[in-house]
This record gives sequence, structure tokens and C-alpha cells, in this order.
Amino acid sequence: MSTVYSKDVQYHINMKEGDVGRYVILPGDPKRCEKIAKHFDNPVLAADHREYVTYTGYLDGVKVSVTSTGIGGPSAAIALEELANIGADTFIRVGTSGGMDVNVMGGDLVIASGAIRMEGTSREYAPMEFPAVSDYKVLNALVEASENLGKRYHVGVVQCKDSFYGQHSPEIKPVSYDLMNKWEAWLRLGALASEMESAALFIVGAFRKVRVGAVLNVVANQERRKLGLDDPQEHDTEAAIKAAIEAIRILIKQDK
Ligand SMILES: O=P(O)(O)O[C@H]1O[C@H](CO)[C@@H](O)[C@H]1O
Ligand SMILES: O=c1cc[nH]c(=O)[nH]1
Repeated sequence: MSTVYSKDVQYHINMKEGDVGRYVILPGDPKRCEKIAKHFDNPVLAADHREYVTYTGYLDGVKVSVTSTGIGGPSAAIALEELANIGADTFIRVGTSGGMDVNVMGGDLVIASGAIRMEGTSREYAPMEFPAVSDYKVLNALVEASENLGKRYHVGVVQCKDSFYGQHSPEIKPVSYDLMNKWEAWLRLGALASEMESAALFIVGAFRKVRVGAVLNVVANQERRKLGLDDPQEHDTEAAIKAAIEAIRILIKQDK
């Protein structure tokens, strides 16, 4: 059985085949797109529809794009599916996250090797037994890129959820017993940081047979705060952006 996906103008991202490169950076925040596109040669605004803003330009002579996903699994899954429909096959999420492991500090980078599927979207693609893992070539490229940048980084599992405030104020939620017990388990299992899109992107990527990785800026770490440790804050995503750009350059070279 073969499935044919339309390469025509896509319903949500409002682009067709030819509008994006095979390499696409995926920030959540649409406002991060322009910052990322500044690293491209000759960037042009390709589309601006709903939460999906896209710029397309070039890195080392190869066409590349950046498309925002909006917040959460549902909109991220749509972005990935529609971008795959029009020819993209390698994706790097550049996001923000909240630190979990006490060794992870605000301003560090977290490169996701896998993601905890505490969200709903990926369940509509794969049974829970199937793991949400990043593509190893994209993962390796992100590690090499972070080394080259001389940036403090961690590689490991991130936690994905649908409720931002379920992470930040679980104790006042009606299901606090569930949120807090699971959070404790994720900590004991060494989860590095919490965010909202990687699990859905990794699972949809597995389904669509495309490569997906993720690099996250750590904004702060609530676990360090709880323990009275210093908790530096970093809202600037430029280091994560630079890591993703460098990783794409590495992948372009490898793919030639
Ligand atoms: O900064 P982005 O990429 O949006 O990522 C993180 O920030 C949002 C929550 O504030 C969620 O989308 C989360 O995953
Ligand atoms: O704490 C945080 C920061 C960014 N994104 C999240 O989901 N959580």
C-alpha cells in the first residue's frame, strides 16, 4: 500500500513544494524565526499563516528554512507533517525549556536524546510502548556543534507535557497527585528539562520517516530554586540557534 501526500499548498503552513529546503529549523515562538533567518544567506519570508511563520534562505549554498510550530504537540505535529509533505526531511527544534536535573542551569543547552510522552498528540500516532527518540545523526551533529561553540550542554531525556502550568504550579491542580508523583519519577530517572514539543515531533518524525533532533535553551531550573541553590535565568535563545545552524552545516557536509 502506498500513501500519496499532496505537495500542493498545505492547509496550515500555507506553502507548497519548492517553498522550503530539506533542512528546517523548528522554533515554537514565531518571533524566533526572524532571529534564526538572520543566520541564513538571502532569507525571504516564505509564509505567515496562523502560528506558522517561515523564512527560507541558504547555508553553504543549500536551501534551508525555519518554520515556527506554535506551542504544544498538536500544532508541532501539523507543522512537521505538512513540511514533510512538501519535501523537508531533516528537522531541528530550537526551543526553550525549564531545567529539571539540578546540574542543569539556566543558560545551559539541553540536547534531547529522547522525550517523555506525557502529552496527548503522540498517542494519536503510536502506542505508548514506542519510544520518542531523536535521530542519531542529528543528535551527533548537535553535540559536535555545541562542542565547537564551547557551550555548556547536556544530552539526555527531556519531559514533554501539554500543561505549562501543570509543570509550574502542580500543587494547585485538581490532579496534583498525578502531576507531582510523575514529576518525582522523572527526576529520579534523570530527566534533564521540561518542554512541550519534542515528544510529538520525534514520534511524528518516526512515522513520516524523517530525521528530527532538538536543542533547548534552559530558561531556569525550578528544582534548583526549591533546594535554595542559585538559579540563573536566561531568556536569550541565541546559543541554541547557533548550535542548530552549525549542526545543519555539519549535516549538509555529511549528506553530500
Ligand atoms: O520556546 P518554545 O520553542 O515555544 O518552547 C517552550 O516554550 C513554550 C512554553 O513557554 C513551549 O512551547 C515550550 O516547549
Ligand atoms: O519551564 C519551562 C520553560 C519553557 N518551556 C516549558 O515548557 N517550561
